[in-house]
Order: sequence, then C-alpha cells, then structure tokens
Amino acid sequence: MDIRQSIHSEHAKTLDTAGLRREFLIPEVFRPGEFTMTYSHIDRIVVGGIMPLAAPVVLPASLGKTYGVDFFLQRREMGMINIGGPGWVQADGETFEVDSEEALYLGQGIRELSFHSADAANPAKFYYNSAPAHARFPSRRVRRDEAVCVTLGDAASANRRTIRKFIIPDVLPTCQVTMGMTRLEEGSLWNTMPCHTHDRRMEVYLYFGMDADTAVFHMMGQPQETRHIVVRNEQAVISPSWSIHSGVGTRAYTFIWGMVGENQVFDDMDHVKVADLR
Ligand SMILES: O=C[C@H](O)[C@@H](O)CC(=O)C(=O)O
Ligand SMILES: [Zn+2]
Repeated sequence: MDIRQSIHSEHAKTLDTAGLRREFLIPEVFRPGEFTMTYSHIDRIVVGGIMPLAAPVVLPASLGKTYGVDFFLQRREMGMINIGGPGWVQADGETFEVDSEEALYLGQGIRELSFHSADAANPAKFYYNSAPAHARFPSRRVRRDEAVCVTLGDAASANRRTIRKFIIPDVLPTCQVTMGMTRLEEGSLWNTMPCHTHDRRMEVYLYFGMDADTAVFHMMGQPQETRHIVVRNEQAVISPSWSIHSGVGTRAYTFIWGMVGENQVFDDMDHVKVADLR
C-alpha cells in the first residue's frame, strides 16, 4: 500500500518535479485483477481502483496495522464510479449492478465485498474514494440520469464542460464523500478555471478518457505559488485543502472529482481570480 503523509504548503513549494509527483500523483490507479490503495493522511482518504477480469476481486481480509480495524469498511464509507465496462459489486450478500459511468455508494459496516466484470474482455474499472465514517447510510447505485447535471463554461475560453454530480447530498446522504464526473466538450481544454480552493475539504481528481499521446497539465499549489504536474490517462492527483486544482489538456478529457472533509456543500468554494494567480 502506498501511504502519503500530509504536506504543508511551505514544504510543497520547495519540491521539484520528482518531489511533486512523489507527494501528489497516483501514477497507477488500475492494475488488472487488483485492488489498489493509496492511503493519504490528508483527511485519511483512501484512493484506488478495482479492475476485475474473469475472477472477481475480493478485498483483502486483513489490512494490518495501517487500518487497525477488523475490515476495511468497519469505520469507513466508500464511493465509486465505474469508468470501464459493466460490472457488479456484491456487498454482504446484496448485489449492485454498476454500468459504465454509473456510481455506487457503500455505507459503513459492510464486511464482505467482491467486485465483478460482466465481460473480462471489457472489464469494469471501479474508481473509489473512501473516508472515515461515523454513521451507516444505505448503500446505493446511482445511475447517470439520477446524477445532478450542469453544463458550464464556453468555447471561447475552451472550458465548455458538463459536470455530473453522482454522490452529493441532493442525491443521497453520505458521511463525508462526494463524487462526480466532469467531461469536456471536443475543443475544450480547461477544467475549473477560474479556479478555487476549499479549506474545508480536500479533493482528488482522476483524469481519464485520454489517448496515450495526450497529457493534462494539472495546476496545483497555493494561488500565489502555483506548480503543475503532467498527468496521463487514468492517473490521479491529490489536492490538499490549500491547493488549487485545475487543468489544461492537450485535448479534451474527462475526470472524476471526489472530496472529503468538513462540509459537503459543492458550491462552497473560495474563488480565485485569474488576475490574482502567480
Ligand atoms: O470543488 C469542485 C471541484 O473542484 C470540481 O467539481 C470542479 C469541476 O469539475 C469543474 O469545474 O469542471
Ligand atoms: Zn474543488
């Protein structure tokens, strides 16, 4: 398991390319037949991918000292979005179908979990964000048409995009996790610009739907001390509360955003004027 410590903005600004990538980039989210885990001490989010092939992927029974609990969701919840082919999840005997680009929320307390692909040649890819949870809310599949959908931006600023909010309080209750998916229109390149921070929540982006010869320059850092990380297809980036999170691609892409922290109010952002960025 990959463990990332919390990081101070004063430390982060001294890092070079390799250092920024070591602290913030999750280079390999999906490994065939595996359950990947990156544990960040920032709000104790766990980020990873589950990619079952012919055999189901089962959560390891014992997670050892890192978690110090009897099973993964004993004191946690988990949100996920499937960016691969159709699949299903078995959770304490209950079956949840999860089609491509649908979400699943799994409440705290679920002990037995297995993940399945309908077709090993077109495997499901469950991308998940998990956070500590203080209460058990019902597990639920969220279909595409159940997500709250908004289209923002314009072609002139190359940021025309549709945001699908799958796991937010308006759709279903969770303790901490909120998740959704933002797709850029052909010819649009920028996400989240003008950008923002939210001291009350951290955020992780997973970029996907990208060809091998494309890249997203993910913008991070304090608004007056920006840095960038070059991100490829199906890589994720951790954004501490003090950091902006925005990106520009060499062509259009899609990303999943997931947030964990104090509040769940999507629009509660501290907006940064482009003129104020450094
Ligand atoms: O706090 C919210 C997140 O940064 C994203 O939802 C922003 C986003 O998807 C976009 O503007 O395209
Ligand atoms: Zn944000």
